[in-house]
Amino acid sequence: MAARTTGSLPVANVQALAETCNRSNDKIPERYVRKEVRSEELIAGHGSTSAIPVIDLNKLLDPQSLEECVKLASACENWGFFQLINHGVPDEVIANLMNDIAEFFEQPLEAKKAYSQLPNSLEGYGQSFVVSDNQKLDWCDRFFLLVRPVESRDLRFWPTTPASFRHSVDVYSSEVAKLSCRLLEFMAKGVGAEPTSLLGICEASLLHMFQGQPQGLRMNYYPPCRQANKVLGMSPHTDAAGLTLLLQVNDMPGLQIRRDGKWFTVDAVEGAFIVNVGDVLEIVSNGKYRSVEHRAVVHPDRERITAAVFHRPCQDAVVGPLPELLKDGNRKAKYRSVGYMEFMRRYYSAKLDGRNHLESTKN
Ligand SMILES: O=C(O)CCC(=O)C(=O)O
Ligand SMILES: [Fe+2]
Repeated sequence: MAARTTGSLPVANVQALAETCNRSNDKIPERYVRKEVRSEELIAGHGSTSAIPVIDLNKLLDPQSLEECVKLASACENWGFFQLINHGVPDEVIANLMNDIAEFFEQPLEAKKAYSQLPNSLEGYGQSFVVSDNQKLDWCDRFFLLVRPVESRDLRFWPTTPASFRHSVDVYSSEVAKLSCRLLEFMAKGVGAEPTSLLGICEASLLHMFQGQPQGLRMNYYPPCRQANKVLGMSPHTDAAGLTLLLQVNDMPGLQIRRDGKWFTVDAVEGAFIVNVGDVLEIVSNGKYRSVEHRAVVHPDRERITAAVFHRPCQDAVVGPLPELLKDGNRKAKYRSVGYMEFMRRYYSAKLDGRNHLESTKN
């Protein structure tokens, strides 16, 4: 059995496979068939709205009120997810990014292959997390780029068609970096349980961890599947990074989060970002904020495109509970501190064995 710890084993292009299967009514290859999709319980999958908490950045920025900050902390604590409105990223910046991503995926396979992942690299067009030859596969193609810091960009993977792609990603990435910095500031404040403790928490350490804003962009393309209830667009996972901001490029729902053992369909307000706490933030907040398992399902006859921006700590950061949270002697560190590189090594090795790596860092 071939296996690797970084990068991904090469597998079929799902967009091309979907075209064949959908046109000819061919059976879906066994590696994509997921029995659990139909057997697991789903909440609000019948057209009713199931909104995750809505956080309004305008209200968050109001110095007169702590209410939204408390709401934000509660969303991170109880849901691990929220949607962000009035986020201040100009509509045009989002529209340009969406159009260019959609146009990229619309190109013929050969054109996209010019940006294919290389062995042992996560960047480029292809798949993520295929680590063994007998693993079940996701009904999705992915395109991943390191976008920040700017020096980390490998332009070999940055498309020149559509012509505005690089510029759109650059502008979007800097807007989202600013936004995530603001959110991290409020999340640091909200990490104390009582509103009175908000002012006592040192926010500098959390921001410091993310200084330089290492940022990755994953564009996900989910082709339609006639037998949508047999496949999964993205397998259940938690995000390793600190903070993720997701855009549903063509406003198609499909994201589901695990809540009380059931899958819960996320229905986002148009134009909102779906934001979630990643593993690093769960650890840094000493388990107060939760990195929640999520997955993506596909539609029988409509494609779905999403763009996720991941903010991760700097390479030399130590991932562990913030010392400020352990100051009063009663609070114990729930997780062991490890260097970020070691943290990622454990993340991939746990994926390889189907384990939850957060469990293995718990004290
Ligand atoms: O496309 C989605 O709805 C989810 C994407 C996601 O969870 C990810 O890229 O980590
Ligand atoms: Fe995710």
